Amino acid sequence: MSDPVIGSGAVLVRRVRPYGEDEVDVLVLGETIAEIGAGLTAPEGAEIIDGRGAVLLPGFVDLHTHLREPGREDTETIATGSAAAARGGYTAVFAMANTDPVADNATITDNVYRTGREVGLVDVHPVGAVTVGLKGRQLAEMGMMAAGAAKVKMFSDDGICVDDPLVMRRALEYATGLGVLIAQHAEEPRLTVGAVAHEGPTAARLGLAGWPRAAEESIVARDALLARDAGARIHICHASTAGTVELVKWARAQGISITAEVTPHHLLLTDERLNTYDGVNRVNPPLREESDTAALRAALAEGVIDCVATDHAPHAMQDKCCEFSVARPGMLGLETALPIIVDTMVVPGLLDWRGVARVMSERPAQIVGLPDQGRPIAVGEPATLALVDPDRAWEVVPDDLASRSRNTPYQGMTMPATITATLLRGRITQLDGQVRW
Ligand SMILES: NC(=O)N[C@@H](CC(=O)O)C(=O)O
Ligand SMILES: [Zn+2]
Ligand SMILES: [Zn+2]
Repeated sequence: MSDPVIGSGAVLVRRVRPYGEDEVDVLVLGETIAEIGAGLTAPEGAEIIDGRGAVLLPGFVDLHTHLREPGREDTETIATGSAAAARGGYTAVFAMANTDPVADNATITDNVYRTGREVGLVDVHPVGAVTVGLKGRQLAEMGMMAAGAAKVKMFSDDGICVDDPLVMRRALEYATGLGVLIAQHAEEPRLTVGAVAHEGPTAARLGLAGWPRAAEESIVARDALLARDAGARIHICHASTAGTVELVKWARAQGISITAEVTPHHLLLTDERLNTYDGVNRVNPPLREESDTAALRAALAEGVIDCVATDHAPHAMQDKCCEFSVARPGMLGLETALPIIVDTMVVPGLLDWRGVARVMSERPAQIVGLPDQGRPIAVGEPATLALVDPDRAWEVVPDDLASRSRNTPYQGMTMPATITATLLRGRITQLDGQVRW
């Protein structure tokens, strides 16, 4: 297997503001931050990046990405998804297991891992399936996947809920023994038969079958109790309701080890978007109401929701540009996540840049146990970084995205901030939007 990606040369990142604070120069030698200070001189042959006062953050960590390889390489590959990640400021992504074939064994998880290494733009960590074939019956060989080259750290049947409580209980017990994390797609399937939209006045008016909040919340509550009894940790994927926020708060107050993520789209968009019946707005869980987005924003600011995860879900044109009820659920997310966090959290004053580093990088790295991601920007630390120009706005043009798919709900919208550079252990993976393969 090839060596991990490392920077070989020197990079001087001039005039940047770590965490939005005082302007400094940052000298990177090899894969490490070697010096931080004012007016540093570049060693001979060093590449110079002029930050012009941009904000320097630790590289982002996405706990929830769909890369579609193996099986749907027409919609995304590990390479194209890695490029999208680098452009979004990401230095690590967790690739969900709902591929074809399903990543329910070490052969597949190790292959995804190795391909990610070969591409070398971002650390690709495969997520293993909890159950064989995502069928919800028989536990997958989690131990084999955890022991393989990929050292799988997170398991999820995402796309589908592990709805059988006995299977979930066993999975939690097994995961505790292995020291790995179970991430649940919380959806009680008996409550979402045929559902395509949030159950509420909008779906009723549009004649769309509704997915009630209780379908998510009942599983969150159940899994919190199962985790309590198993002495296990549980992570909640794509929290979408105000009630989920209350349940996570409650569970944590009981001492239950529960963590939760929220997507940029559930912070920004509501079901009012469905008025056009455009399939691009179909996603699981569905876009909810303003009372939910407000509660999710507040919870992310307070730390009740731990982190942002994109749920980047590429889909082919023919699977999205069709009748709303048959459109596949899912939206692109990697290239627009940070600007949406700026829009929904930084601009309204809910998070400062330290807070952005926490929800985009530090907390996700801690939740899943990545020792060299989400690290402080300090001498001796890995040069795994994202550079953000908070004032450079850009318009989302689907054809300009690095992803192989085009299903962004933000087409034509102006994003308030630009990720101008990404570094992975000293290697520039993206500069001014140009991916360095
Ligand atoms: N979020 C989605 O709407 N779709 C995801 C699956 C999932 O995250 O549940 C996908 O794989 O397309
Ligand atoms: Zn899901
Ligand atoms: Zn997902």
